[in-house]
Amino acid sequence: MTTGSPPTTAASAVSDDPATDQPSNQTSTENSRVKLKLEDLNWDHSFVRELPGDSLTDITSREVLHACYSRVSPSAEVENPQLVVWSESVADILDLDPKEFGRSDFPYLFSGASSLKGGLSYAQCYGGHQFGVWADQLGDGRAITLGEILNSKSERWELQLKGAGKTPYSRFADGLAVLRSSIREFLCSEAMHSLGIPTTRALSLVTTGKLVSRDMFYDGNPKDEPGAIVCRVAQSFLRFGSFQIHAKRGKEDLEIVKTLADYTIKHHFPHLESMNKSDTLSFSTGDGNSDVVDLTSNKYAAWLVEVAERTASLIAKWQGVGFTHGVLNTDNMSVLGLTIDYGPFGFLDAFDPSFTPNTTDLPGRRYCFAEQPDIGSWNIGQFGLALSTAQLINKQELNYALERYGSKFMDEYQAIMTKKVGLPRYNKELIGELLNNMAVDKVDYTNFFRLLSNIKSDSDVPDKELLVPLKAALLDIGRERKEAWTSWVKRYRAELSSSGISDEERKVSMNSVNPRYILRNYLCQSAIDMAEQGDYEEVRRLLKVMERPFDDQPGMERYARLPPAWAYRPGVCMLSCSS
Ligand SMILES: Nc1ncnc2c1ncn2[C@@H]1O[C@H](COP(=O)(O)OP(=O)(O)OP(=O)(O)O)[C@@H](O)[C@H]1O
Ligand SMILES: [Mg+2]
Repeated sequence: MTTGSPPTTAASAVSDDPATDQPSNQTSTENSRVKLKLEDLNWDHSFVRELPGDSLTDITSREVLHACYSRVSPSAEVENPQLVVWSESVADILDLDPKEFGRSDFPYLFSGASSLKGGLSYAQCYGGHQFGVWADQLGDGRAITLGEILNSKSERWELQLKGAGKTPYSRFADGLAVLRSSIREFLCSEAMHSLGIPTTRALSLVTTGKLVSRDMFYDGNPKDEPGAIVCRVAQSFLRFGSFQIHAKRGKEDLEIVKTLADYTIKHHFPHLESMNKSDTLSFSTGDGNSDVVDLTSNKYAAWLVEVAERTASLIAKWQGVGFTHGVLNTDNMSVLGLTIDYGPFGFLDAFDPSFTPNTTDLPGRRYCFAEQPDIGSWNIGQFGLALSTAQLINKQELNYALERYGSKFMDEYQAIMTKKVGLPRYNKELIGELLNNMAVDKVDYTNFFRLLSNIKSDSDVPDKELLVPLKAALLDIGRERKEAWTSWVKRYRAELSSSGISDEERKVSMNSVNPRYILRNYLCQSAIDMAEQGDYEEVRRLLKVMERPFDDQPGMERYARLPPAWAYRPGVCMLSCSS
């Protein structure tokens, strides 16, 4: 199949044969040894088996005490569900035969209308700080885990349907998701993965065939939208809030913090269980003291440090590509250091450190682009406090983890920015001045860095031609700003000359970290507009483009364009939490 005619019925999804629709970079599927049918997946339900569950089974919204999860089945109403888009590289992780996407019952199985053989579904209990305020119990109000799969490499992968119906954690809401937000989640998960950024993945997106009412702008004018369900895949969906909720409840639930931490370390950080004195995790505080915290003597402290470092590394990567999450509440922070919950996210177009894509965040801009590194630290602090309340770590260990967060972030961020400008070592002044110039002139973050690799250092260029390679990104700058940019380019060229790296070599290296294509909100919106009319071609094409973000893709240049004027209407670049 080309991305041509979209399947309009479950039957046509079969004749369209998604299995033959291989993106050109998906050779991994061919290399995989095992290709299983859905019925033959190797399920293993460690979460349900090893952790305390809810003793009640009803799905009325309620406080769920002394439990990490509630057993619940998908219950979203479904009528003639359709497969909108699918990811063969995620199927590959699961050892799933990509031909399975073409099964006529696939949309039924992945909307939860039929049960997958071997599944054991549940919703997780978690809490969270929302916009800095403790919100108490939240939990999977619309995500239902189907279970965990062990693949042929003995990796554990959790499958989860988002929008599959009510759970005890749904509070006042309907347990459902709409096509608009599901397309955004599906495409961005896969786009982030291809950018090399840790993330939850997305196996499939199906429409439910039912309408869902949403008041997108909270203006009292709800609209009916098509319902949809994404099947998300991650090694675990455990969040900071999964631990916080039990620590906040105190007393007997403190023991659950420990049980859950033991579970998480056993399955997802097993290297921390076998630490011994010869491991080099003890440290020097940097102020002349040393060995104040010996991490080898406390696996929970070592774990916290690793979560802190993974989070720091994740956020450094976000800053590198201009990704703004939009809702960095502690319930949206993965303990594995994955990007989780694609709600009102946005990639930077024009560089603006105060950019937030979330209208709910506008008053304080707590979650704006420039604040993300500090918010990551604040969130680690809250996670650490939960471990400390359960007496798994002490205050000193928490402080140490925060320090490691800071140093890891700076190391990674500097390394990323250094690669982005193609220099052999970090140059704070040069990069600082560049970002300042970009903010003043609202320069497109993605396109600028891509163009920067066209600057040559091995030839003489008259001053008035220095900006020519950057012209496409600097079209709107006034005359007075040309001077600032010319002076920066001169200094940059001088640095390049002394770097000893050839222009060709540098270009290849820069283009491997500066994407040509990012999932701009307006691109998502175009695909959503078409999908809402029943045409899924653009969603599929966008997926393919975003699977190769660093490659120049002939014929796809339009996907690298700046947002058109219509993109600035509410709901395209600015979204609320409502989805
Ligand atoms: N339509 C809904 N029905 C029930 N619960 C919902 C709904 N939308 C959000 N929630 C719940 O509200 C809380 C905060 O929502 P948030 O927007 O962070 O999450 P989400 O997008 O639903 O899920 P996730 O974090 O799993 O991607 C979560 O507990 C979530 O399950
Ligand atoms: Mg969430």
